[in-house]
Amino acid sequence: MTTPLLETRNLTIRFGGVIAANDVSMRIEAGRNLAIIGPNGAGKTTFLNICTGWIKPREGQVLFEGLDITPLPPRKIVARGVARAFQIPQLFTEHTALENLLIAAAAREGLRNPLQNLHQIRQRDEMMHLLEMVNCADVAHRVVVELSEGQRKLIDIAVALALKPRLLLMDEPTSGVASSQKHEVMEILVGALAQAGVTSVFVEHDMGIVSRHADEVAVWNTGRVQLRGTPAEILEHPDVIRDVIGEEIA
Ligand SMILES: Nc1ncnc2c1ncn2[C@@H]1O[C@H](COP(=O)(O)OP(=O)(O)OP(=O)(O)O)[C@@H](O)[C@H]1O
Repeated sequence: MTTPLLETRNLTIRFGGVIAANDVSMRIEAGRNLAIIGPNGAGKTTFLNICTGWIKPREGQVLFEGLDITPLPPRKIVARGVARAFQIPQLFTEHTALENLLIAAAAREGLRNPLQNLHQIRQRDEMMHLLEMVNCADVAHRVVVELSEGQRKLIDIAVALALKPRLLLMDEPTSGVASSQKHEVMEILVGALAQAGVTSVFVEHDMGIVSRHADEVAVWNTGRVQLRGTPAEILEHPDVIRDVIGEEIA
């Protein structure tokens, strides 16, 4: 069996009386987009937090490319190739889109005081290319606060790509985006990840996004992986319709 890109073994964590991860063992293969769905409080974000080192499990391990990353601090996990994008884009809103990418490039190179030394950062062409990949080259010199939520989401993804990850974990990549633009934003995002050769895992509540943009779906329930399969298999499963989608079964 080949080594998966990311593997978790028996992850367990409790918060008081709540068990947020209950013996979670997962294999995530390279080159696929995996959606994580499940009811509120099922432990989806906790899983992302454990994989990125923000929360340490009480038991279990996270292996990236076969290497145990469980004890590493988040910045070392990022340096190994696991990036994270949040529900609310983590951008410097008073800076331009390009400046945000230059700051990320500076962080990658370990440059001190990047905000004071933006002119010294040499990766302008590389960062402009990332903005082209997410269809945002035309707003490179606009301050982020002026842009649409969809553009901010895409720039946030370009910032994550500036760190040269091999795996990107995302919490609701299109939340807050106008529903008329969600699919377009997701299409650009998935296209950019494919172009960069980055595998993705994303938590999602919008089943339209899941059915169109995920290659595979994992269903979380009470801290456990309840089911896993293709979007067609999962979204038509009676347990998923009952527990996640919330419609009555005829
Ligand atoms: N740092 C924490 N301290 C205490 N309880 C926590 C903490 N983080 C998560 N929890 C609890 O663990 C459970 C799982 O939370 P988590 O955020 O992972 O669920 P989720 O599936 O992402 O939910 P949602 O879809 O609502 O975002 C919840 O009951 C939550 O209240």
